[in-house]
Amino acid sequence: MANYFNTLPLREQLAQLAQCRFMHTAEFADGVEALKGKKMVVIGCGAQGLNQGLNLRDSGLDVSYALRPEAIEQKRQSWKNATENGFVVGTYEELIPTADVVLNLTPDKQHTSVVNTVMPLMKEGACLSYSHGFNIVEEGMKIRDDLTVIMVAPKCPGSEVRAEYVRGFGVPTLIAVHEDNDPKGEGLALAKAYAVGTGGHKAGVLMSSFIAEVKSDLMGEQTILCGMLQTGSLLCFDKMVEEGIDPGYASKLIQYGWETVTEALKYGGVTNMLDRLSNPAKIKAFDLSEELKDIMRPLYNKHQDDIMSGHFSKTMMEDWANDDANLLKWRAETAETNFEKTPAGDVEISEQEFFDNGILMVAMVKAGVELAFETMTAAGIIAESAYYESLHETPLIANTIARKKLYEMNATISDTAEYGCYLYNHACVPLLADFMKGIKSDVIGKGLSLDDNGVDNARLIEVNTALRSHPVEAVGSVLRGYMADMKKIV
Ligand SMILES: NC(=O)C1=CN([C@@H]2O[C@H](COP(=O)(O)OP(=O)(O)OC[C@H]3O[C@@H](n4cnc5c(N)ncnc54)[C@H](OP(=O)(O)O)[C@@H]3O)[C@@H](O)[C@H]2O)C=CC1
Ligand SMILES: CC(=O)[C@](C)(O)C(=O)O
Ligand SMILES: [Mg+2]
Ligand SMILES: [Mg+2]
Repeated sequence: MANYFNTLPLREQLAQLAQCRFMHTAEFADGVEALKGKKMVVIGCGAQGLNQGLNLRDSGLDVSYALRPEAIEQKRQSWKNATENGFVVGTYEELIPTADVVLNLTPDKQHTSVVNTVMPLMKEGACLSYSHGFNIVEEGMKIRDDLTVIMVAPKCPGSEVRAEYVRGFGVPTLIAVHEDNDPKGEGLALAKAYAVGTGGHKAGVLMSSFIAEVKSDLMGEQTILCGMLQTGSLLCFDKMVEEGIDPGYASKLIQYGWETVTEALKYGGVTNMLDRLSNPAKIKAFDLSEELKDIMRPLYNKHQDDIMSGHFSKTMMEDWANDDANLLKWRAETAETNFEKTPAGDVEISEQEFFDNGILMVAMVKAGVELAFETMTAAGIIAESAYYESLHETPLIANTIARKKLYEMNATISDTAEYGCYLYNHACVPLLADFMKGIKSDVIGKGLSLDDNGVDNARLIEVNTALRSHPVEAVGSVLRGYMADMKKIV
């Protein structure tokens, strides 16, 4: 198997990367009809498998789980997830031959072996679906000609796929049909119905390609979504302790701070997040973020370059072949960091205080969102996709840190995202070492100690204009507008 993307001529690569169309609500008028009465068999019952399955069942679809024999015999967590929720569980041999749609929701590392095992058991003309295109795009998996291959990729962790659905909403979702495998021309209808079943159509669906999904998903998760939040957590915590701030306070400010400041992003983008600061603090955060962007830009470019060239997937696959030695080592190292080991103190921090005392965190989020967006769009990813993979998803990942710090974030995201997060973190911490030397508790931990909030008019206008005219804000306000409209009709 070869890297599929790398086998395509440049023109085709560019065309695939640029595939992205925001779908109109009217395109989902048929609801889940295309899947009604069909048998959907999910393989794996983890972060995505369980939560997507619960949503699909609540949408009136027929869902059961095929697990590997060890998982059933040993009554593993996946078996518990499925049985405790009242789903039928069976072996591949029992369930796959009956399936009209097989949802492969196992970790990316397992896809080649899982797909090779289940493919011979699948009935003629059935559909195989993925929630991430790694296996097809980076590994070049070839699927039997009679099978339809689709992707329905929620742009968020599995826990949020369920939480949003229960709230009566959904999460933005990217759908795609693998052009090499659409023998009956029904891929799009199936993917649309599946997206409706998970609630995705209530938040926004992008019709994209396997390639655009992979190259943007990997970039978002490695940089702003997970990598930047991990690096920011570790650096901000150590700095506060060094500055004499109570470790319990520092731990709490970070654990809940990302969630609080990025909540402001969700409502009104980077502009609103910075508007939550006083004018002098806003100018400070802006300046810090400009400095951070200059320092980190080469790192964002490197991540995108390595993702595009296949270097990233090649090195991660080497680690897969080496029993995940690096992934497991880096995971254990994360557990030993000071931030992770220091429990949040029993102190009250008001919502506004997270902003006032977390100026550097705000600056890091702004720098990461803008850089990720700029880098993705420069690489040919369409703005809507880049928005979902940078600004939109950051609060959803921040929620996981609020639950149980970096442990929870890394457990909830895919192993692929976790691996990329550590790669970024290892490069970013030393890259920011000099910058961090100049940081004091006025921007992280204590807040600016000013006698008055006066600022220079011209400078304030300059900063506000720069904030509001960034391209992520333009596409963001349009997409958030759609989401608000959709929320009103549900
Ligand atoms: N995590 C996330 O939030 C997101 C994930 N995705 C994508 O969704 C897919 C699933 O990822 P995720 O939900 O994180 O996966 P998980 O790591 O949560 O695991 C999924 C399940 O796969 C089972 N499994 C593991 N190895 C095998 C194997 N060899 N054969 C059969 N079953 C196996 C596990 O059960 P057991 O070991 O008991 O058999 C587990 O229940 C990936 O393609 C990922 O990229 C997309 C968006 C977000
Ligand atoms: C949560 C999500 O969308 C990720 C980060 O892409 C993943 O877990 O792979
Ligand atoms: Mg993702
Ligand atoms: Mg991912």
